[in-house]
Amino acid sequence: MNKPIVSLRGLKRSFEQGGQRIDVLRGVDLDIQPGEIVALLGPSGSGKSTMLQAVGLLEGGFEGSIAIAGERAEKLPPDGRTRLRREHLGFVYQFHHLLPDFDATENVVMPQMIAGTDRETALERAQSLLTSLGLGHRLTHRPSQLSGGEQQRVAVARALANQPTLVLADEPTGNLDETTSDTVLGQFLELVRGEGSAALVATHNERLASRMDRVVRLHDGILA
Ligand SMILES: Nc1ncnc2c1ncn2[C@@H]1O[C@H](COP(=O)(O)OP(=O)(O)OP(=O)(O)O)[C@@H](O)[C@H]1O
Repeated sequence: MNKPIVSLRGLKRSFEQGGQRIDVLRGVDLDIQPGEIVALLGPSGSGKSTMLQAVGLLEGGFEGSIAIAGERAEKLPPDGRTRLRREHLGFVYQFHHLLPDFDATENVVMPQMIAGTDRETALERAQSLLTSLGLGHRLTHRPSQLSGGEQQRVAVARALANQPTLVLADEPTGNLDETTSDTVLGQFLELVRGEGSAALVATHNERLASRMDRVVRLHDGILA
């Protein structure tokens, strides 16, 4: 078997709320193989976003070990985590967080230029990703000129712009109607598979989860 792209061992996270301690993650173990698309299911408040934040290396406060591509993130200084995030991870959120003053293409070009790609290559990749998501006719539209589903597809293109080994998606179609959600998720899965990326996708939608390679369930702070 290949070396996992993500390996979580004994991942724990607690929060203090009104003088009370809530143990949200109580020892999560998970391996994700390269190219594997894993659905993370669990009811509202079960800790799916908290788990994605841990793997995304965006927040501290976790106990346990988080290895990304074989590197132990919890042992790295902040700039090491930033490097690991840039080299390996792409993010899609429920609300797209696109830059409102930039058009669809520029929103996908930007992260590539930050990563050091030259502008011409970045433009070509942005246009190719957006076109493969059915947005070839929306390349110069700003977010406010796009529908919710189109905005979310731009966010998918942006997440894949730097060819991440792992895409982290938190309810990526959660604010879309059922039909649009199905279409966007289908395009997301097709693109992620085509790119050979792995993905961890948080959702509470069983039907959407069944379209992924494997389903894991967060319950009482551990994965069933
Ligand atoms: N910064 C925080 N401070 C205090 N409690 C928090 C914080 N972040 C999350 N929690 C609590 O942790 C629990 C898990 O939250 P989380 O957002 O991870 O759940 P979720 O499964 O993603 O939920 P949803 O499906 O509704 O998005 C919740 O009870 C939440 O109130």
